[in-house]
Amino acid sequence: MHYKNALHRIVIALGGNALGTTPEEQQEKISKAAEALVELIAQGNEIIISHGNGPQVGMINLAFEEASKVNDKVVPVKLPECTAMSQGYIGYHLQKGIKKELTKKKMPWHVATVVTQIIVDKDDEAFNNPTKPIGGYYTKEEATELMEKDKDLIIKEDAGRGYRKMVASPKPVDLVEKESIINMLDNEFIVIACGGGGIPVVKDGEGDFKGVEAVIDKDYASAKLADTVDADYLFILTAVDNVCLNYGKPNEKSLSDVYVEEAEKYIEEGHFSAGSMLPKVKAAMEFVKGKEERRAVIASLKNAPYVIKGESGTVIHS
Ligand SMILES: Nc1ncnc2c1ncn2[C@@H]1O[C@H](COP(=O)(O)OP(=O)(O)O)[C@@H](O)[C@H]1O
Ligand SMILES: NC(=O)OP(=O)(O)O
Repeated sequence: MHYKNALHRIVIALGGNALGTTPEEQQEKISKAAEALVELIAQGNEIIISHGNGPQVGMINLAFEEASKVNDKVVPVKLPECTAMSQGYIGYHLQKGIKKELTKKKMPWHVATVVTQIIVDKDDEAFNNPTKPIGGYYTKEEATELMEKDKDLIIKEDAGRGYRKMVASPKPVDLVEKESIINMLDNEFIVIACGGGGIPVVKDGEGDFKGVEAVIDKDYASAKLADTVDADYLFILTAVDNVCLNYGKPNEKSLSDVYVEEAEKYIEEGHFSAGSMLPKVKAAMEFVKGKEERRAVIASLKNAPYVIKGESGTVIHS
């Protein structure tokens, strides 16, 4: 099968939390993910990959900040540059893992990462209300102590999993590198783009952009990417097999098919946590709304090859 005549164009969003914390752990988890991703290509699909960077961008940011306190050869580095570094770091492991798997299966595709800037609205209200968790987890006591030392620091609870640094997360408006991405797809590349939600930028004069202190949600960025390349499917792959109602409670119910109207009702009823499942469901709804031919699926990474066969995951329909 010629890659250009693929059965489906699928944008796949990989969860940053599912990539582990150390470089070794990340490469290992990505190598496992690569098997599932390449299997999708073997099934005749064209894939475009995006990924999260919450743990990684927080670690990079903190590393420069802490090192700069003890070594005058190091300076603090702002979030747009940290996201750019995370795109390179995670893209590197993805390229390596996917290429190895392609070679094993004697498949001739090329794989490359596009460092992607995403335009945001400078007046987005998210700049006044930081909600995006980044970096590692703190205890409540550690969080209080750190916020007392640094009055600009905001640390809040992250979906019941512990306390994390929160930064602004404006909505993605447009992709600066969209022509490059489409061109590479036309030339049969497996493209990795919009990593870590993309580097958040605002317009700064004719043809110029300025990075802003924020981290875009990769689920919203992936929905924007999927819309930009007119994908058939958006797969949001995470640690759970399905979206659930009453998640974690004795009456938990796993969902297989959900229509936008139903999803709106479930959101109102508070079934999805703000820092974790809610952006995924909202991004999925955004991608399919008013487009009957599109499907968004929230599923686990390990089940990716079964998702396309309709055997796993929660499918969101328009
Ligand atoms: N209603 C729900 N159904 C399923 N999972 C949920 C729900 N609400 C919260 N979650 C949690 O959301 C997590 C996915 O979000 P997160 O870890 O932030 O994703 P990512 O893989 O993008 O880093 C799941 O692993 C699960 O623990
Ligand atoms: N940028 C972003 O949304 O990363 P996570 O998926 O790791 O939260």
